[in-house]
Amino acid sequence: MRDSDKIAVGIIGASGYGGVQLVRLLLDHPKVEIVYLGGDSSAGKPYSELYPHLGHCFNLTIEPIDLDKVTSRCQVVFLGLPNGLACEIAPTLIEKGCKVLDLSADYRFSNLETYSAWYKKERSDRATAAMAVYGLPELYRDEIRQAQLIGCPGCYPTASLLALAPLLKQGLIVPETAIIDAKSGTSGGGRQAKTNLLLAEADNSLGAYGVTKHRHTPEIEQICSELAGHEIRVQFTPHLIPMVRGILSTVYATMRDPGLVREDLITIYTALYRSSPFIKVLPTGVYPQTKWACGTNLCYIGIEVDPRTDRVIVLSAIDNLIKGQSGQAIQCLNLMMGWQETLGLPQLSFYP
Ligand SMILES: NC(=O)C1=CN([C@@H]2O[C@H](COP(=O)(O)OP(=O)(O)OC[C@H]3O[C@@H](n4cnc5c(N)ncnc54)[C@H](OP(=O)(O)O)[C@@H]3O)[C@@H](O)[C@H]2O)C=CC1
Ligand SMILES: CC(=O)N[C@@H](CCC(=O)OP(=O)(O)O)C(=O)O
Repeated sequence: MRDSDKIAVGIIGASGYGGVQLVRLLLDHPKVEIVYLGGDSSAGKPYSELYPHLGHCFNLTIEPIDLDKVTSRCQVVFLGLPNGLACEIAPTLIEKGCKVLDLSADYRFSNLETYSAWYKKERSDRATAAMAVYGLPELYRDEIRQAQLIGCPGCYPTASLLALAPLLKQGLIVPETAIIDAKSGTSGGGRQAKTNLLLAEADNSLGAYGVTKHRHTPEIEQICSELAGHEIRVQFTPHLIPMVRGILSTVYATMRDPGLVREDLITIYTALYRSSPFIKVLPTGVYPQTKWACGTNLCYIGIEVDPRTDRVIVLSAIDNLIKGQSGQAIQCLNLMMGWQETLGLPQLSFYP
């Protein structure tokens, strides 16, 4: 028997890392009930076979993706699929009245030509895409409240944009000087067999990838340009670091006003994020570590100014699978449903 006080939620792409984080968080969420899990190669398997550690509290079986079934059972659907699949599914879900939260890149772009150029996929769902809202609550809270379709940001864009947004909103930096140096744990690559994610490749090593070419660059630039009110280019370099979870993003930019000191910037950041319960602006001289955010929906931000170079340095740390993915999607759902923004979302890390 379903609990009628709870809304019925489905997860398509339930077998992946995003899927299992959603399951973990939603099982503890007081206002939702998971009623459907969908998958491809995992269809037909009990969830406890894929994830035995959840066997004691969760006994659904993954089903083949059947949109009639999904829409007849679910009020809300999370899509945790590889890029390029959500745009084939979301139009039907939206038409049938479901609220949809997509974890992939398909609904993050206001300009579909940019999406097609970077993701090598032509789009035929323009009307649906036009409804989508970028799911970064700290920047688009009011729009998310009204939305039926959310394009949840990527993990690097989440960490980078939260670090950059106050500088751009207030016009504090010289355009084109922003450099983002970001490091991600291997879970950012999903639960697939990829050579670069093997322990023997990733452990005891640190390297950049996608230099000048990573597909999160246009996503970050789109939102930066919106915030600044004019076109912005950034230099974004991601790195794979031998840990499982977490992103540390270090942002450098030249300040317009060399007279500003770090305390001024901490005051500005604190004021701009005063209504954002998941952003923790750190005091003078404290810089974030990924471990502090691990297992939480928090983003820690540390700020420094170098008077020798007139550069501001902003460091942000998140859990890529939570604030960078599943937790942020639930934060958006809370807003869409008119619930408290923090409902069901952890704020205490696994530390150490
Ligand atoms: N990992 C991260 O840190 C972040 C990931 N994202 C994005 O979230 C999305 C999910 O990522 P993640 O959970 O890491 O990915 P995983 O690789 O761990 O899981 C992918 C899921 O997609 C399903 N799937 C794959 N191919 C198909 C298909 N042809 N038809 C239907 N289902 C399919 C798989 O199902 P099955 O096993 O049944 O085949 C699996 O459940 C991606 O778009 C990713 O880019 C966004 C932010 C952060
Ligand atoms: C470590 C690692 O491999 N990270 C992934 C980022 C995952 C993500 O957020 O990407 P989407 O935009 O596809 O959702 C990458 O760089 O491709």
